Amino acid sequence: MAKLFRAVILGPPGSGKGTISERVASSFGLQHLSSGDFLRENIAAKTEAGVLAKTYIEKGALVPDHVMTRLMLPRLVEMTRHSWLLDGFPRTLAQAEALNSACELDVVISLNIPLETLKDRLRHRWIHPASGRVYNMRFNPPRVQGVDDISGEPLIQHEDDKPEALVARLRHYKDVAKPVIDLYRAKGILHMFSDTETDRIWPYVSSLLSAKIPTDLADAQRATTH
Ligand SMILES: Nc1ncnc2c1ncn2[C@@H]1O[C@H](COP(=O)(O)OP(=O)(O)OP(=O)(O)O)[C@@H](O)[C@H]1O
Ligand SMILES: Nc1nc2c(ncn2[C@@H]2O[C@H](COP(=O)(O)OP(=O)(O)O)[C@@H](O)[C@H]2O)c(=O)[nH]1
Repeated sequence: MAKLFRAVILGPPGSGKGTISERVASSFGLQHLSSGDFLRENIAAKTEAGVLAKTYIEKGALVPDHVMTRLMLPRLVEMTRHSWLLDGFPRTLAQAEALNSACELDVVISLNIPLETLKDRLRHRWIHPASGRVYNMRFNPPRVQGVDDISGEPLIQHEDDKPEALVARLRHYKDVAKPVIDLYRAKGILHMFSDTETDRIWPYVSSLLSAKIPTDLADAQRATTH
């Protein structure tokens, strides 16, 4: 069995983690696990972790590290026979250390996007809560404004995507993300991408992964996901 591939994508809110993760999943057959989507699934299912996490998310706070780790690591054990891309986890040094004790990462992609670009993107971000599908009225609008293309259900905007909420979120993100980025840079597996357009970043991410993922593995995974 070819060695499985493990990757993480890091970046501030609005940097394009979800957008790029979807492209990676469909191009390379990696399983995309988004901590935000997984939390929303647990909240909807009223699991113990979901009920607890909800109290923090409603206050716009990060979910405590021990709750996130206890939620995410068992999910990764279930995915142990797949190659995967983690999005939104790890977010803190404690989470990164817990993840590193559980598995060996091959690549960490870090998106470095200017503040004004993030503000503009999030101002126009619309989300279908149940599926986590993400739209943007300028970049990838839904066929019908305010309606999810697949389910026909209404799209929403996150309260904390508003510009006034964003500056505080970004300052907190920078403080919390820096030690995580430094850790993976020290491990020699960090790849930083800076631009204002996802379509200009994507070719570089795609060629990095093409070089890193063994072709037999990528072919096998594409076969299982289509
Ligand atoms: N790894 C994590 N550690 C702690 N809290 C998390 C983590 N991932 C998600 N959360 C919580 O869940 C909420 C929703 O996460 P989600 O990733 O969907 O949106 P976000 O973090 O606001 O950022 P983005 O705009 O980048 O998607 C976060 O605001 C945070 O409270
Ligand atoms: N204008 C523009 N919007 C983008 C670009 N890339 C992503 N977006 C949109 O910007 C918002 C944030 O992207 P998302 O993938 O959700 O970022 P995340 O918060 O890091 O997961 C979404 O509405 C995306 O559709 C881009 O290159 N240009």
